Order: sequence, then structure tokens, then C-alpha cells
Amino acid sequence: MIRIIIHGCNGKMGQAVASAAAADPDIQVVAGIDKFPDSKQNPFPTYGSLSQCKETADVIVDFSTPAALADLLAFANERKIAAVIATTGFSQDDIKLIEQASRSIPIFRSANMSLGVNVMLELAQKAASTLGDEFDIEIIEKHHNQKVDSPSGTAYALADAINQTLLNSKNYIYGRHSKNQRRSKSEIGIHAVRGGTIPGQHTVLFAGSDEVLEITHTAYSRQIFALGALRACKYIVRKSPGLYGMKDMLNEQAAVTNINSDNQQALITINNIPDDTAAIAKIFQSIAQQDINIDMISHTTPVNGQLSISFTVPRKDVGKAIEVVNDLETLLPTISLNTYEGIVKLSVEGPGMAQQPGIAAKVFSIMAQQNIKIMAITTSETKISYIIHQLDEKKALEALMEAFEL
Ligand SMILES: NC(=O)C1=CN([C@@H]2O[C@H](COP(=O)(O)OP(=O)(O)OC[C@H]3O[C@@H](n4cnc5c(N)ncnc54)[C@H](OP(=O)(O)O)[C@@H]3O)[C@@H](O)[C@H]2O)C=CC1
Ligand SMILES: O=C(O)C1=N[C@H](C(=O)O)C[C@H](O)C1
Repeated sequence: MIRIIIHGCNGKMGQAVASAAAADPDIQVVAGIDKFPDSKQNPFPTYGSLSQCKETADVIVDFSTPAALADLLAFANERKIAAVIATTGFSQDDIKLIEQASRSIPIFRSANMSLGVNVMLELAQKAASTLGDEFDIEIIEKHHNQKVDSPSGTAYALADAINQTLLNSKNYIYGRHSKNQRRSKSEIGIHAVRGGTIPGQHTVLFAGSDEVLEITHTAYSRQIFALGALRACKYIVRKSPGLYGMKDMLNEQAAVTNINSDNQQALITINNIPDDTAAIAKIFQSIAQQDINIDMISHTTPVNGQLSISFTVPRKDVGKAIEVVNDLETLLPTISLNTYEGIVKLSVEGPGMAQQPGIAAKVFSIMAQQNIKIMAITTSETKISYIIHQLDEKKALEALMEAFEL
């Protein structure tokens, strides 16, 4: 059970977090803080200031105002509890304060707790990297008529993500009132619209010559932000001091998203190859000439001027591959060959693997616990492939699925 304090509990978001928490068996709201504590009937003790709050908690969740930041950080630091900061409208000095505090306590900060906006940040960066030099970029955000800060924290986050992709070559223009001149190429225009009860909409517009690309995210309720904040509480409570954001959380949760096995491959190992790149090239050229598709390749460090290479080929092509290697014996007389047909290739993959150390170590430990021998391994940023004996396939898959909760 994670015990939370809601800072700004009587506000629109504070109330949304309290409702979402009431429906979550892993979260307990132990207290709330708000300027006017009696303005709402809450099912938890509510105080007018942090200094009155004596309850013990694991995380303080903040949806209040930048003016309350210093007290919030002092409270979290004194109690050594984690903070989830969702408030927007901070100054550069405020952001420095948050960074400083994150040296002593874990802090999660995001201007937008929704999943969709965090995917949108990546889409906008991708579009900017391709279109950024040619297309004009404008950000339009729409919010309810009670919103105080402008432009929204999310609009800034989108502009900063795009600008980072474009090597910080852009400056921001807020609205175009009294700016009677043509738009310059180096601008990102940012525009705020306020009205009614709109929970939040953000559009990034890439306007080119005779074509426009728009990426839009619409929040239909505050619940998405509340659920995101509770997810952040569950994430930050396990962390050591530091500053974390949505990208860290989503990447960690997506470290391993897929595990699959391929039993249509065979493993070929060629030993005693001269340590000469031209010899290696000759081997792979000869295999390619026979139209054999190679998948995994791993290569040992040379010892005494010789090395070994293992690679996988489709099982149906093993005979052809053996012939190719045998035909190379006159050119490369030292080489010898082993083939293994009773193998499977297990692939463990996930987009967050690139940012999260320890996945290979975890897989090795699981294989060791199950007494499974690994015959070859290759890695990329987001995928690790292992060759194991086919008799171990079921045992390995079950253990990996359980360990990575798939
Ligand atoms: N990151 C995200 O995903 C999201 C962030 N937000 C941000 O969260 C913040 C709050 O939004 P919202 O709930 O709509 O705003 P509200 O104005 O409805 O709520 C803020 C609450 O904080 C109270 N408050 C003011 N000063 C203090 C203080 N010193 N200590 C404790 N509470 C205080 C306010 O009281 P009073 O009204 O009396 O001043 C109010 O009840 C905004 O910055 C908003 O941009 C909002 C939605 C999503
Ligand atoms: O104040 C709001 O309501 C919202 N604020 C955040 C922001 O400023 O980006 C997030 C969301 O758009 C709702």
C-alpha cells in the first residue's frame, strides 16, 4: 500500500486524484493540503498548510501552484519522502530548486501525466527531424477558462522537445499581437486559447508549401492525468534520489514487451578462421551467393591468430551452407565446422531496453536457475537473442514470461 498526501487536494486535479485513489487498492490518501481546507468534504484529514500535517506518507503529489513549491520541497526533504510534481507554470529558478531537491529525494516531474501526450512528444520530434528545416512549426493549446498559467506546461514541453531535435535553433514567439512583420524561419509560434471546460488539447502544426501536418492530442477528462499521477507514485516510491519523468517511467515499463522463439533456425560455427577480415568476407560472400539468409552472427576475439564465428541460417538451408563451407577448405585449410539443428532462437525485446541496464544479466540469471545452456547470443539496443537447445524452449519461455510479467 502506498500512502500519499495530495497537495492542492481541493482543486480540480486534487479532487480527480482523490477519486482515482479511492478506486485503487494499492493507494491510500492519508492527508490533503489546500489553501481553504474546509471548501470540500474529503474522506481524509485536510489541512491548510503542510506544517499542520503529521501523517506519515510515502509520496506527496502536487497539483497546486508554483507559489507553493518551496514549502512543498522543504516538507518532502525533511520527511525524506518522494514527490510527484504535476503543477505547471514554474520559472527557471523554480526548476533549479526542483533539480537541487532531487539530489536528496526522488522527484517525478511531468507537465502532462497522460500517456498520449508523451507519445505525442516523440511523434513531434520525429516529424521535426524530417520536416523541421522546411516547414513552419506552430503549437496551439486549448484549455478551460479556469487555467491560470499560459502557455501550458505541455506546450512548453512540446516546444522544448522539438527544439532539442533541431539543435536548439528555434526561438519561441507567444501569439503575434503587435508583431507586424513576417514570420521568421527560426520561430516556433506558441498560442494559448482559453474557454469553457476544455480539459486540454494540444496541436503541433507543421506547415509546409501546399501541405500541412497536424499532430493533436485531446484530453476528454482529468481522469487521465489523475491515473498518470498515481502510476507515477507507484514508480517513484521505489526510486533513489534523482529527477525522473514520464519517459523514464514508460521506458522502464517497456524494457521487455515481447519474448518470442523461432525454431526454424540452425546454428553453424566455423572454428580456426585466420584473423583476416578478407577471409571472413569470403565466407559470407560465398554464403550470400547461394542465397542463404543469415540472421544472428557472433564472433570470438582472435586467439593465436585465429577466431570462431557462429551464425544462424534457416534450417532448410543447412545442407547448402555446409557445402559452401566445405568448398572453402582449399582457400582456408585450417577451418572446421560444427552445426546444430536442434536449437531455438529466443528473442527478448522492448523499446525501453536501451535505457535500462540489467536486462541481459536478468536473462542470464533466469537461464542459470533453469540450468539452460546458452550457445550463442547477439544484442542490439532494443533486442537480445539467445540460442538454446530446443528441449529447453518451453522451460525458458515460461520462466522469462513470468520474470518479465508478460
Ligand atoms: N501535469 C499534469 O498532467 C497536469 C497538471 N495540471 C496542473 O496542476 C495545477 C493545478 O491544476 P488544477 O487542479 O486545475 O487547478 P486548481 O486551481 O483547481 O487547483 C489548485 C489547488 O491548489 C490550491 N492551492 C493554492 N495555493 C496552495 C498552497 N500554498 N498549498 C496548497 N494548495 C494550494 C488552490 O486553492 P485556491 O483555489 O484557493 O487558490 C486549489 O484548490 C496547475 O498548475 C495545472 O496546470 C493540471 C492538470 C494536469
Ligand atoms: O491546467 C490544466 O488543466 C492542465 N495543465 C497541464 C499543462 O499546463 O500542460 C496539463 C494539461 O494540459 C491540463
